[in-house]
Amino acid sequence: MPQHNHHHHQDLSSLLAFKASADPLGSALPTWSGPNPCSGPWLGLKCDQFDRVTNINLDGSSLTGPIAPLLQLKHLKLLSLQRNSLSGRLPPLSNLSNPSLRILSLSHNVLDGPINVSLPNLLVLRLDRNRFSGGLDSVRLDRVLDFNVSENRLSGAILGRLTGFPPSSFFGNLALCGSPLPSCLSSSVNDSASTSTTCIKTLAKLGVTSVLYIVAIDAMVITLVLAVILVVYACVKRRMKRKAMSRYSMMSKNRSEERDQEVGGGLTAFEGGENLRIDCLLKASAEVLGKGTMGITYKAIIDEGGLAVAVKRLTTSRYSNGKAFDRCVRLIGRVRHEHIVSLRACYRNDGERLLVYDYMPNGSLQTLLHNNGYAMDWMRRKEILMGVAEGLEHIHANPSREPHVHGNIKPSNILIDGQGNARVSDWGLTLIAHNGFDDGERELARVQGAGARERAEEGDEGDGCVVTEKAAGGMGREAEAMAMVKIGMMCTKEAAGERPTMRQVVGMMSEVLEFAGEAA
Ligand SMILES: Nc1ncnc2c1ncn2[C@@H]1O[C@H](COP(=O)(O)OP(=O)(O)OP(=O)(O)O)[C@@H](O)[C@H]1O
Repeated sequence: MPQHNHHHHQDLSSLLAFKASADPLGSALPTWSGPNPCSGPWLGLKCDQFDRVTNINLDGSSLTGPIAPLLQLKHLKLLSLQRNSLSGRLPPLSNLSNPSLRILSLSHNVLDGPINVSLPNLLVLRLDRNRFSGGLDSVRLDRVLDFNVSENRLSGAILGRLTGFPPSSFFGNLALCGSPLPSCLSSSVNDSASTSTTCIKTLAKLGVTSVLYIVAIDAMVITLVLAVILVVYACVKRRMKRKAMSRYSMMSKNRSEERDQEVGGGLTAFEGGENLRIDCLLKASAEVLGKGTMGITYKAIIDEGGLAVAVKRLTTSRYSNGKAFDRCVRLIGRVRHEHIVSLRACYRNDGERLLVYDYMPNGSLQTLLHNNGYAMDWMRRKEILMGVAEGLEHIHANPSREPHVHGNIKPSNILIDGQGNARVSDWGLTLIAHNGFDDGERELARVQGAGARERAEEGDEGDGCVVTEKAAGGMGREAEAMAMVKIGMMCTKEAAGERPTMRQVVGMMSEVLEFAGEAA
């Protein structure tokens, strides 16, 4: 029988508790009012014949705060809250707490803490693009058909049923290993393999104090590390001549020898890079990805489990010194966006600067276009363009900080991540690429100051639109391609004032590409 006692609807208090934190301004869930959530026009809810809430679907609704109140709804079968800004922890979920839950979709939020989900009947678990940490050993899902935890900060082994999912379900984590990703332990137990595995396992459990302690110890090994880097550099240079892609080992001395060295400098970690250790990094096997204007970029595999990072070793003469460098790097390290490659750490020592980025496994737009003989389909071109535009827009006009410019946008700086999304790389390096403290400081002040908007117009739109024109030049529906070319033309106007801002470009492209809903 439906429940008619409006004052005591059993699900009301949980829903209102969620609303209070998720929509503090009352603008996202205006229809969530009244005594009975199952009889009014409550947005995104569905109830069963007994007047209990069974489905909640509030994707992309600008919600904030914790989700815990909704998980108190005992009859809930489907909970989908993708693309919001929900934060805090996911409470432990079990058959006792959530017996009916079949679909849980929380992708694209800022949820953190461990994942503790033991629901034998759950069919869909999507937790990708959050900040979950820890391992997957408290995940027990006997019937799950769709599973994704990519782009979190998870570490440790992938076990049981989960090994049957594709690598894309796990990409972009700190240190997950085991099938379908590379194995956690090398089969031959040699010294370097066991050291590097221990390395990453310990890392996952380290707290801030331990990290500081390690950084202090690391400070002692840097002289040797420098020597190793120089040897490696010379070696890489030689090999590069013979072969474009060369492999080498950065491991050449044992740890007790390293501890004897007296040195200064260290590693600055940014969000998501807290567990990186410079000694692990320098022992990692590495591969040259290419040489750019600022230095050489390597792919480094940090442990046998296969955590890959891209390490950019800056050429000494190309970066500014002292505080300007630190400020610029900190600025770059703070930016997190789904279409920008994240800088996870910076290693800084007298003659040495290493920037550690997420490794993008699918190459750059340049290689993509080149390998396919420029015959990429129109749909794919559109997705990439839209991603780049959103990434640049975030650099130019993030409301939470000062506007900046990218300064060097081109196809080799547009990388493709594990999910196939476009990500802008190398942003901010033009800030660093100035000779001397004053130049760097001045440049920083210039782009942060009142003239920043103008700079943005002088800078990336011109370049960004070159990419637009190039990408639009392929196959595809003529009308769309024409409209894209027109946007490209607007961006090439000589007078800065006549060119659209990146925000306007994103707006126009959304319309043309029928992406308006997603881009909003
Ligand atoms: N995070 C990354 N993941 C994967 N590949 C990367 C990453 N960063 C750079 N690369 C690749 O490494 C190569 C060298 O990159 P690098 O940024 O050093 O030079 P560039 O982009 O070619 O030139 P520039 O220095 O003018 O930007 C390029 O092919 C680039 O696509």
